[in-house]
Amino acid sequence: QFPRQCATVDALRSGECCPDLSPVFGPGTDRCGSSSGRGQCVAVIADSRPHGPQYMHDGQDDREQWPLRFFNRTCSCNGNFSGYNCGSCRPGLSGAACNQQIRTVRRNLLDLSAEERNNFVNALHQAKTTVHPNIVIATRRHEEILGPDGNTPQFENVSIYNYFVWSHYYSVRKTFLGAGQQSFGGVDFSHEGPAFLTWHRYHLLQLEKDMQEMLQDPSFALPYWNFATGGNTCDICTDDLMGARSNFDVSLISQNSIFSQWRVLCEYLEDYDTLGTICNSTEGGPIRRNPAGNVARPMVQRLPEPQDVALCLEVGLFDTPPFYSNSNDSFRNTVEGYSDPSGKYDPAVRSLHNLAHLFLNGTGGQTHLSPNDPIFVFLHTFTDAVFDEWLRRHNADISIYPLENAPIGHNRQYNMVPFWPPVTNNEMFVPAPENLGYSYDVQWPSRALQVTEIITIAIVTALILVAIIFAGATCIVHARKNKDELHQPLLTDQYERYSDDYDSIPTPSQSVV
Ligand SMILES: O=C1C=c2cc(C(=O)O)[nH]c2=CC1=O
Repeated sequence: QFPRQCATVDALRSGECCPDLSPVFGPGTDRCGSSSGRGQCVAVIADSRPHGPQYMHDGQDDREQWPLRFFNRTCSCNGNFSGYNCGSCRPGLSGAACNQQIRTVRRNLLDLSAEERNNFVNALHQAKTTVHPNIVIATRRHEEILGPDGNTPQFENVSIYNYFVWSHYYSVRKTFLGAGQQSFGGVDFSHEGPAFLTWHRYHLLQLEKDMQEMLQDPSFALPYWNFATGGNTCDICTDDLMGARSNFDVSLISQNSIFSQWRVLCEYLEDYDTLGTICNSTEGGPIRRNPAGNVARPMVQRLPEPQDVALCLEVGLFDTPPFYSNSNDSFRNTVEGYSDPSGKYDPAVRSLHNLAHLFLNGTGGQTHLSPNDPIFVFLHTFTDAVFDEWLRRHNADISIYPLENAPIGHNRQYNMVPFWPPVTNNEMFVPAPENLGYSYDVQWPSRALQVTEIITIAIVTALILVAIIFAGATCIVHARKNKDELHQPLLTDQYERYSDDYDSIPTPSQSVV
């Protein structure tokens, strides 16, 4: 959410969050790395275009026109620089001067060697237990952010992985409407709208970058889970990856996995919603997971089919009005999983991304909690891979992303909540390899033919066969006719010859004895 340097009474009162990069001449002398030409402190630009009708509580939520409720000035970084104080590089660049191109490859988790699996699981655990070096989280709404005495900013440290969990929670939390009033749940800054794909893309990029810095390894890349197996088992739920099932409790993770020790953040939803507080860094119970175990909903006991991915990649429009979870013929709504895989909206359907979440049947299936289960990371890298493949196949241009009237938080120029420094949906709507420095190593399934297509092909083949047979028959008839015509003169000649011969035989009266 916000840099530690900005979680102060002064910064919050001034509305300015432009931390120094290396203030050798004292505080405020190198805001945004200005002394080395990296950036400058500028006014925040926030989207003010109209949002859709789903949200009708304007003025009551800190996330409106993000991040203006908290800060109206931020660093704007030049060229290849990036970050809250312009001290880091844009995605795809590294080095002290941010002038070295890097390309990372996100691979299938199942393709990692035993050593890579072990390193990766250890890196995740390190992220879960390492305090985020730069970012702190607000534990109160803006109204109460300076604490009961007006002088105690209500922020907490958070670990790198828990920041990933908290950002997702903050983007989906209900709007608090006042003590004793029901909070409003019809709001979601990261799902059920066009920003679903751009928001989750940035969410992953941020975790990947935080982990690269933690490991001091710019080539570190998040793998993906190809969840479209059509099966009823979780193939990455093994002790060397995401943890097998516990032998003692079907909905827990085996004690041979480090993830059985992880504790969940943002569990006390009732408290936050009734007290008007915000989830803090306090951890609760263990991760719950019971893949394919939801007996009450047989529909979510199987994972999506490979064909579902192939079909959704053919949906031609990125999103369609009302740019919501009931959009029809929308690629976004299809891959998010509210439509059938060919794009037809059906309120009874759960497919692709949603189905994979629900299949996990536990922590990973509840929106306010789901990133607590590390499978979330790999489920979303795969979803992002599908998004990137769609952008490539359809040669997509930003003009197809709605500028206005999308649900709140989802307009093209909206700053994604709660990321810092401000970053718009627009900036993530680009092919990743050329613009963000990563690509996916995926074999995409080719689409099986549908019944109507099989029937059409059969009819066309039959017609072609009939045409060939007819043409063949016609040729034979013509050939016979031609042959007859060719033979005709020969017979006549012969006949004539014979008759000539006959004519030349002298009659008995002419014969000379
Ligand atoms: O964490 C999530 C859990 C989800 C459950 C559904 C559903 O369709 O019911 N969708 C979800 C999205 C999530 O991100």
